[in-house]
Amino acid sequence: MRAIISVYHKEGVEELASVLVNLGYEIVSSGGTAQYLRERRIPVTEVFEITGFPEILGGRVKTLHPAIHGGILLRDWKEEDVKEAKSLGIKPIQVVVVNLYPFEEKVKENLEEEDLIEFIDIGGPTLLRAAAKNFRRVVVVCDPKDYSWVASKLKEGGLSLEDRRWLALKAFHYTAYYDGVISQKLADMWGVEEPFEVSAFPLRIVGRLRYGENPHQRGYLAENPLEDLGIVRARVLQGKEMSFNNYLDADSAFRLVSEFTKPACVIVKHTNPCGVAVGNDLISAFEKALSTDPQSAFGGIVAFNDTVKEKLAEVLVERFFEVIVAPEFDDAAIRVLARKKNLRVVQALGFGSWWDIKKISGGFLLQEEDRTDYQDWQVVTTRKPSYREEEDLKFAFKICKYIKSNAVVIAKDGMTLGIGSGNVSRVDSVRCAIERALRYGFDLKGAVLASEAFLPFRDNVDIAAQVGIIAIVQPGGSVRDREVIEACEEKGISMVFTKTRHFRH
Ligand SMILES: NC(=O)c1ncn([C@@H]2O[C@H](COP(=O)(O)O)[C@@H](O)[C@H]2O)c1NC=O
Repeated sequence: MRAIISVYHKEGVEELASVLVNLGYEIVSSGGTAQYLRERRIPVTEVFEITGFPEILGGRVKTLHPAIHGGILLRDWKEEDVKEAKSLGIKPIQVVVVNLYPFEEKVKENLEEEDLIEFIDIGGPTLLRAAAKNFRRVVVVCDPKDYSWVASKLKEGGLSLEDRRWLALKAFHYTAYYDGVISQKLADMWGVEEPFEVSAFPLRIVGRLRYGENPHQRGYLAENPLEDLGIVRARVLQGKEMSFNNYLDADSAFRLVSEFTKPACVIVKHTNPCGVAVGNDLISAFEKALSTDPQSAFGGIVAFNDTVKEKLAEVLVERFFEVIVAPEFDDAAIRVLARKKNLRVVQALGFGSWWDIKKISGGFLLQEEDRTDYQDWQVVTTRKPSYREEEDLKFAFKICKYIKSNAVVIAKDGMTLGIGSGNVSRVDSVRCAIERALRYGFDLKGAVLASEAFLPFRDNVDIAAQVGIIAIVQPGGSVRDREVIEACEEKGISMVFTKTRHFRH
């Protein structure tokens, strides 16, 4: 009986190897693995002793030989295969243990192309795929985490067909993932943005969540190995385990808050912001954001774009929130937040840019992320917005990008006064935003309004005018733009067209 062992990460392989030796297997290994095993007094045959061929091209070709692959792929239940192998002196291999060159780890080291390419393993995936293909006869081990149970089963008399299938599946997943990382990294490096007809998008499952969006749904957390930032890699400094919905909301909140340069706070419920503000410091930004809609903010996710310090932490622990996200928390703030042991405190880094992938039945929709604020900023009315109004218009329009359509934001002095989200009619979102603002006693005279998509009718302007809105920003582009602009002229409202729409479904 033969086992081939060719591993990059060698730790722990000696235990599996010695079990194999005790069971009467001949261990066949590539150079480095053979040396490692010999140093641990495990008898080993080098690949070249079987192939009669040395490792060549600096290790680019080690195990790629018919004596190895014939030994793995041979179907011993087929007479022709057995005869053919015998006539060529090929001995069957029953166990294949491989782990691959660490391409993914090396990606993080920012190597030059020439050096990185050398970490593309060719012989290893070939061994794994051959062994996985011949799962009926061959045991394939691609992950050191499996050494121990495989060794136990071998000692107990061998692995079942079910075990071999599971290991084969794992090997195919690992090699596919490995190639996915290579192809995405090379696409990045070479600036190829247009997807091919087939995709090899790699996902690394890094955690099982308590459940998905609801307790009856399974849920997992998965990283994109080609990104090194993002909420998926955030550090949970304290609190209950992050849930599926916490990740979604924290992502939405932290993405939006990261868009601001001034100290900012965003409070999110079910991915929609329910209060956003910028201020001279984070405390004032928080207080302003909270006052937009304190009722909805209860149990919300709060994000900041700067270090959370003790005084802010004292204010935060006064209320019930699910998650606090920020790029940094100082030690004193951490001590204060620790008083609320369930509160999740999450330190998040920035964001990279990747495809936005949405699931639809039977497939997916892929799009670039919405990273543009506006392409144009054109005042289309006689009345021009003042500097303060223009700042508020930009602030409100930015927020629209993160609100489920139809999105309407009413803002003044760097804070949201009313937000209308997720309504199926735009005018309902306008009404919601106004109704919420009035409910909390805001005077909307001199406030501005932003709409993420064009205003299709003048009714939106008429309603806004009734409460004293002074300026409106929207993409424009409706067949009734003229009518809408005329309504603004009539009411003395400034209107800005951005030519950029921010639908969010
Ligand atoms: N070229 C080959 O024929 C080949 N065969 C196996 N390998 C890899 O070489 C590594 C082990 O090499 P060594 O035993 O020399 O340290 C393993 O990660 C294995 O996946 C190869 N290396 C790269 O392709």
